[in-house]
Amino acid sequence: VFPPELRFAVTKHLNRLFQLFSSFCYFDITEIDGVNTNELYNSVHLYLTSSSSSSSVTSNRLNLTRSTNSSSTTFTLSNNDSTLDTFNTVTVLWEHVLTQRQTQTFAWRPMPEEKRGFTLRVKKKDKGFILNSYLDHITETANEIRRKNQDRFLYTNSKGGAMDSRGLPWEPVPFKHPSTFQTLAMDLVKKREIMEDLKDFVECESFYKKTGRAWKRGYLLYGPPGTGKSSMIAAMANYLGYDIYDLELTEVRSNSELRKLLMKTSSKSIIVIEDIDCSINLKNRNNKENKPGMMLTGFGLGNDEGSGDTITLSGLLNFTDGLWSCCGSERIFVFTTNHIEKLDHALLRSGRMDMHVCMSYCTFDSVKILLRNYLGYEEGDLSDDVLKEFERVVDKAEITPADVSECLIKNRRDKERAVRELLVEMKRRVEKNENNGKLRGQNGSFNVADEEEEKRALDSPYGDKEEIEDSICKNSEG
Ligand SMILES: Nc1ncnc2c1ncn2[C@@H]1O[C@H](COP(=O)(O)OP(=O)(O)OP(=O)(O)O)[C@@H](O)[C@H]1O
Repeated sequence: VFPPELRFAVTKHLNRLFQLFSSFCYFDITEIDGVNTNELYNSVHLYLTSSSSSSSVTSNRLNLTRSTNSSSTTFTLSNNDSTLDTFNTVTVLWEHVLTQRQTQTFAWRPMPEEKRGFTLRVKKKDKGFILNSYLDHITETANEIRRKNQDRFLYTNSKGGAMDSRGLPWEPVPFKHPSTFQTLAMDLVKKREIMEDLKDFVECESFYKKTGRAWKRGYLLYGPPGTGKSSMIAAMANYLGYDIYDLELTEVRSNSELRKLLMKTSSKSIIVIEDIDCSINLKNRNNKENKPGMMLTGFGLGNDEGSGDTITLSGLLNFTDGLWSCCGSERIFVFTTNHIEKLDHALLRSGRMDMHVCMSYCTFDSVKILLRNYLGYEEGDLSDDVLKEFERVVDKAEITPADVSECLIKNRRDKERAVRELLVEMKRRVEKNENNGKLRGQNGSFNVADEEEEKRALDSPYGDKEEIEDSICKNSEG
């Protein structure tokens, strides 16, 4: 029975009275600001859907959505529901407000219109802090989520540094590698260490600024072929949501070309040089064959750094560590090698390669991960006896995750058979490794080349038993 004008006046005054005594203040962030979309509304929306804030949700009702081809579920606040969020010990309340109103349009009848917005409730004493830092934090987090949801690319440098139509020396392809840290088979402690290191790196921009260091990090992945070095790079990129630049050094003719390539990479990316020991000769800078600025390249022997048609070790070091490495930021360099002993110390010193990660043969942890990946076996699905058997033989078998994967893929339709065959294969390798050890014990003098050849033969899951044993005998006779 109250006329609307009176109702409006009463609520207005009551509100004022309430605000006078309240210790809170409120901010409305509407979806549409006049005729423009309010970017802050979208950012808040994304921020509140991020999984990091899901744990603090207090409301009983949420809207859950998952889009086609997506593996992640997002939640949004239901209409007129609220949630608490804490930032630097300050707790705020977000309410998703949806109002219906009648608007006059040119249509023959007024159309109902939904007006959406968020209301932020903050303690008056925290108002300054929230306006200064919290809203920036929300925008940054939302940008991060947008970036992670975007398609990512794997770039490779074009032959001879040729530019594409966009004037870039990198050729992009969509990056779809499914490897993640969850599927990566390796020692669990080591894996956690790497994940924490990466997380620490992306979250510590201020630390790098404060200490005057370029915001970049170097990882050297080394180990035998098939132990997951490439899979690790893909997992890193998927974990951080970074693009990958796969630098093919043999296609680069000079240090200046290398520099140009670096300048054309974007921030938040992983720059990879695979098999660094094979790409160019990076042995000791001081030995006679490789005087400073004098390096063998894929194209011949270069004689000095500025000569134009060589890349040198110092060129590469400048690439990762010099002034040029700081154009752009938040970059990760990853070098991989199967032969760490072939690398120059200059490349290994800390600051360049901050973390040396040994990707080794399968451990018990790795086998369990691979059994889960390929056969869906969770902890407890396999009998204790089988697990004990794996634990007993896995280290001595010296089998790579790639070989285990191969064995499991082959028999994945018959899980029990897959497990059986994997155990047989491991035992076969243990036996061979032990025989090999005995022979070496008797004879005591394999040269390195013979040893490598013999190891390759032993590592092959399809190797001919007699042929291998023959070769071992010949070696020992020799
Ligand atoms: N640690 C691992 N975890 C899960 N899968 C692995 C792992 N290592 C190898 N694989 C499997 O073996 C295949 C080859 O591995 P990957 O290319 O990552 O090895 P690599 O060490 O980079 O080998 P290379 O030195 O020859 O380049 C992968 O496609 C993957 O399926």
